[in-house]
Amino acid sequence: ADDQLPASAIISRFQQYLQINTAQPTPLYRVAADFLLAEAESLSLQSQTLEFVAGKPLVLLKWPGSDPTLPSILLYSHTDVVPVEHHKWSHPPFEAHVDPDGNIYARGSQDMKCVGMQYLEAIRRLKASGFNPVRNIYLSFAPDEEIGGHDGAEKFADSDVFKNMNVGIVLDEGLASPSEEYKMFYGERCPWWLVIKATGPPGHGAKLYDNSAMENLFKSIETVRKFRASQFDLVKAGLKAEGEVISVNMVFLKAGTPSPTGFVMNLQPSEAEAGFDIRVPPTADVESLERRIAEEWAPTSRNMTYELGQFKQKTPVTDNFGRPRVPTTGSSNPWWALLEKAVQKAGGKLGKPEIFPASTDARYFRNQGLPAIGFSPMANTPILLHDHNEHLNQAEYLKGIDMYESIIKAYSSYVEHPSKESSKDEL
Ligand code: MET
Ligand SMILES: [Zn+2]
Ligand SMILES: [Zn+2]
Repeated sequence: ADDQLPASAIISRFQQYLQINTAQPTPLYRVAADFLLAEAESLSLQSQTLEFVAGKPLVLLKWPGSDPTLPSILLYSHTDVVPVEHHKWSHPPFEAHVDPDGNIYARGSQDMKCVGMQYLEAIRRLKASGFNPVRNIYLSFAPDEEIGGHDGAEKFADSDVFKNMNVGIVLDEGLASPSEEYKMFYGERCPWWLVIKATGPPGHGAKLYDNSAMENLFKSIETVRKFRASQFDLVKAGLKAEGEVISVNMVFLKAGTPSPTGFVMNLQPSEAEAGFDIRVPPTADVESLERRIAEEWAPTSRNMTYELGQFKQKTPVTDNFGRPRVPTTGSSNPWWALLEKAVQKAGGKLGKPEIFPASTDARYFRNQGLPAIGFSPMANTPILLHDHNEHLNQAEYLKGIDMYESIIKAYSSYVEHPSKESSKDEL
């Protein structure tokens, strides 16, 4: 198919998308939506723009299948990217410069404008080859993933539009893989962003006394660090994968009495705060973690309070009864086997399925009991998401399109075996 569609045009479309500055906190969502709608038009896909919150468009595209009664395929991606520190990049992060080795430098080149465009390029090829899907294929390009997805994926997953789509499987982002095997994720950790606050009597900087805010906070920090070490040790010993333990990292400290020259030195402050990014695997006992926070990390007996904010999700993956559930990767989940076969057919290799160590919008679909697979086809690539000099090699990008061509073909033509359908009727 490459000879019909020159690689340079494919790369140039990817560059155009990368050049739209959709960095938080002021993403150019309108520009990105217009670009995507124009692409959709050139592919004769049906399109609509959903705006659950003004100024935050979600572009929804559809390639209708021949049997719309079958559950549909959702090819999901987010349009926003994380901020950059311009001066720390070797090439401007929104120029999409290609170096002599073919590396495309841009914020979003891995996370995850690559995937969004690869879906579209794969569809361009399938359409050119005369392929017709059986299942409906949807593509959504959503805002705000990097700030929690509340005005994007969360509202979308709750909407009537989404219910009417009758989605059977969601594909969302994964991670680059430094080896030749693609990474693939069947679950993810949930973000809990915890702020703990200590209060205590202020005092002279020279006085030794108990229960100062600083002392109270530090007792907590020591306890948190012990827990962190216990989790990290399991990973270091090879007993657990990164996505299988609870991670907790201190991300801010806020305390002290400001003065025009810095901080007052001879005064012990009456308040002190610390923030932690916690990631909770689907298998974790969340009640016990909450108890740990309330009783050991921020106990009222030490004059402490805590806030988990809007990010705490108690049931990262649940079944229809609200019980924690780990999605299956075996034969009971046909999508996983189909993906593996499709990737092999296109000349790729898949590694062992893992739990995504960070978080993605897929959790909003998983929480509704839908299977979601995290997959970004980038092998032989350093993991650079959220890093300086994020880049992706153009040859690897093109290979990814082959993968999606094969996957979309397999997924959208999959029809459950008739014998299974009839056994359903017998029940
Ligand atoms: C807290 S929502 C998720 C944002 C981002 N994907 C992360 O894992 O940090
Ligand atoms: Zn990200
Ligand atoms: Zn992402």
